[in-house]
Amino acid sequence: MAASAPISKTIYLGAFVHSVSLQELEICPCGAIGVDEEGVIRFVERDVDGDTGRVYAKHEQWKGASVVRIQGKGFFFPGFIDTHTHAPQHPNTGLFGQTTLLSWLTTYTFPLEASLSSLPTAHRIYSNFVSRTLSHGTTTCAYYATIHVPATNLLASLCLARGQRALVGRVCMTTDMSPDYYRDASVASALRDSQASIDYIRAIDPHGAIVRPVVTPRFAPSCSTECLAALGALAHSTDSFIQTHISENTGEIALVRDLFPASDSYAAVYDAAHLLTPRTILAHAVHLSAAERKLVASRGAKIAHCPASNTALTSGCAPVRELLDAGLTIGLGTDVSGGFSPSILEECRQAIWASRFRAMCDGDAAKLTTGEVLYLATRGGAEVVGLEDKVGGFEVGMEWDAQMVRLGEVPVPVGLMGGDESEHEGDAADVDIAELANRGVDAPQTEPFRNGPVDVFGTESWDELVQKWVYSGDDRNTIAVWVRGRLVHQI
Ligand SMILES: O=c1[nH]c(=O)c2nc[nH]c2[nH]1
Ligand SMILES: [Zn+2]
Repeated sequence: MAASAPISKTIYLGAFVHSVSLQELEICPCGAIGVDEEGVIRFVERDVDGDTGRVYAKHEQWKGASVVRIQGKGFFFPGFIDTHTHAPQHPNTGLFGQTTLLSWLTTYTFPLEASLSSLPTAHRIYSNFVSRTLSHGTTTCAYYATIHVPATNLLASLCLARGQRALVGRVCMTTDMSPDYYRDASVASALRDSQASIDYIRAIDPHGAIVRPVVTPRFAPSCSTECLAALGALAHSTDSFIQTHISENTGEIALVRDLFPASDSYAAVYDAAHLLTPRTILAHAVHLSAAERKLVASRGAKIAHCPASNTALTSGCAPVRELLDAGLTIGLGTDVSGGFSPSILEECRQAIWASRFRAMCDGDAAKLTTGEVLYLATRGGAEVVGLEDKVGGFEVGMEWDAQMVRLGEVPVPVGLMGGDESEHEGDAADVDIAELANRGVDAPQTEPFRNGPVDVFGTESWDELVQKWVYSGDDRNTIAVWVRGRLVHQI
């Protein structure tokens, strides 16, 4: 089944888990969710107990719909939203040595990003990364590309073809912060190239149902005052989202102070360029002052919290509780390859750990709970990327962006069952999940199963199963993923 194949009306039967609010995680062990041909949720039932008869009693017109049933111990969960990552940096995942932000950029990052001037190189990296993020249950991703228009456009095309929702941004960098081999030639060419990418993305997906453009000044040191102002105007004239980095590292903040002496703060640099808007995603925000938090909140700009990257590059522990208390909207970002994993589930763990390190100095109130990080990974992220009415939870009228999570025994990937794995690469949606899932919870299992990363003993409450998933689960537990009702990944 290709990502563009028609979908049938489907009932998703079994447990589901989603955030109702930052404070409330709903766990429904006996659910049924009806999704129509457009991928829109039409009903949510909470007391069905795996019995389609009870569904049809209330929704007679759904007799004949496909049924996808949870297998073994598992649940449906909303697709993850990665609010900040760098697709071209994927080959460097796990490589950062002892560097910090500015030395990491020049040592690892700029040379790799420059290599995406080659379209075959870009294709290899981008198709791999989109597959990788989908396999971890990421249904929406805010991507930085590079300065190259053809490669940026390719990333957008791949996301559209694979059915992953994405914001895709051509990176702008005009100053000598960037090496001469990897830099925009001028502000005028940066604007022209950014416009070209915006036009391409709008042409392949006119309504932005799957892919949307995002104006992407890399960060203040990479862009002159003139460039930042021009990009603020471009975002306004094209009605685009904006993404950039802010206050990640103390050396970077000192550099911004030197480069923009007339500005009161890092956030003020962006504000002067009209880059702080309700459609702006600011990555990191580790060291924002109280005045900057107030400014960012007053403009409605949102935060991508990237704890794995913050720790890897020893940037700091973002004070997420304080940012939430300041009224800021926050999602999670993997920030590959500052971050060492493409997984938002891993980012949930890292967000918990970072909050616990803060708690050791700031007190217990700083600790984030499992429910809170799952909220940031779904509903919070949806708000950051402007999709809060569509994704992030299971409600009538929202779209079916979801993952099927299975704990305990998990299926052996198709490629490990004796076939030629290369045949299946990037093509996992060819296997019919509805057929697999329709066998029912108690049906004999003919496919090989192996014990997954989460051991289940049968004594756990539902709440404990969710905790175990967050602390020790990975992509082996994500056995199927849907976007707008369309199957986009399965094991
Ligand atoms: O984590 C980061 N990754 C990057 O690529 C980058 N560029 C500027 N600042 C950055 N921070
Ligand atoms: Zn980043």
